[in-house]
Amino acid sequence: MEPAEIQGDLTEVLLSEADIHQRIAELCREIERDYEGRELLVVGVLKGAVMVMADLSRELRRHVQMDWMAVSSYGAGTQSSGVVRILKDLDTDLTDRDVLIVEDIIDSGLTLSWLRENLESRGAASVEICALLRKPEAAKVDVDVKYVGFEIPNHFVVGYGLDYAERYRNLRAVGILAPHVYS
Ligand SMILES: O=P(O)(O)OC[C@H]1O[C@H](OP(=O)(O)OP(=O)(O)O)[C@H](O)[C@@H]1O
Ligand code: HPA
Ligand SMILES: [Mg+2]
Repeated sequence: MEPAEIQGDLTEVLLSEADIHQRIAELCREIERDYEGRELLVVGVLKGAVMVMADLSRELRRHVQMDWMAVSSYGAGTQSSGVVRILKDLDTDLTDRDVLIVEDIIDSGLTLSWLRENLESRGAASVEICALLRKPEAAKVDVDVKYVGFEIPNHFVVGYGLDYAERYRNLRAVGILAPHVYS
């Protein structure tokens, strides 16, 4: 249950904490199978992917290495600017590495299509994507995503890492942000 002052800002809870954890466990079993016998580098995309990285990495029953990138394309609004900026780069050399990008959401797809190309150009052996959420109706570019948690309708959502104007990232659930908050 979210604090009362926050509950009023959501029109609907889309995914509970339990829904999210169960789905992450399923994705982890797939990832374990697919990467058996290979070193795995998981790359979390700050800041939105913090929660999913923390839960996914702890659920994986194998060694992983973790690194982080910070990119931003949304600023303080609810629409992608389409311009992706690197705010913090990886510390790891990607040459010949198997890389799994971990993201909270694919909305327009602009961030991940740009990021995948960027990481592939560094000589990685493979670059795959795991995203907790995807909004199929919002896609502006097609992104090939190997692991998707949930497909959701085209509303602005917050919680579990996802923000509006840097708030709501700390919610345990994912909910639809009420229009009165941003209009
Ligand atoms: O598919 P897209 O339309 O590109 O949107 C998805 C991206 O937008 C959000 O990040 P944001 O740029 O807001 O930064 P943040 O993770 O720090 O919140 C989200 O975390 C994804 O990275
Ligand atoms: O629906 C969203 N909510 C929060 N951040 C986002 N970044 C892209 N889409 C979203
Ligand atoms: Mg954001």
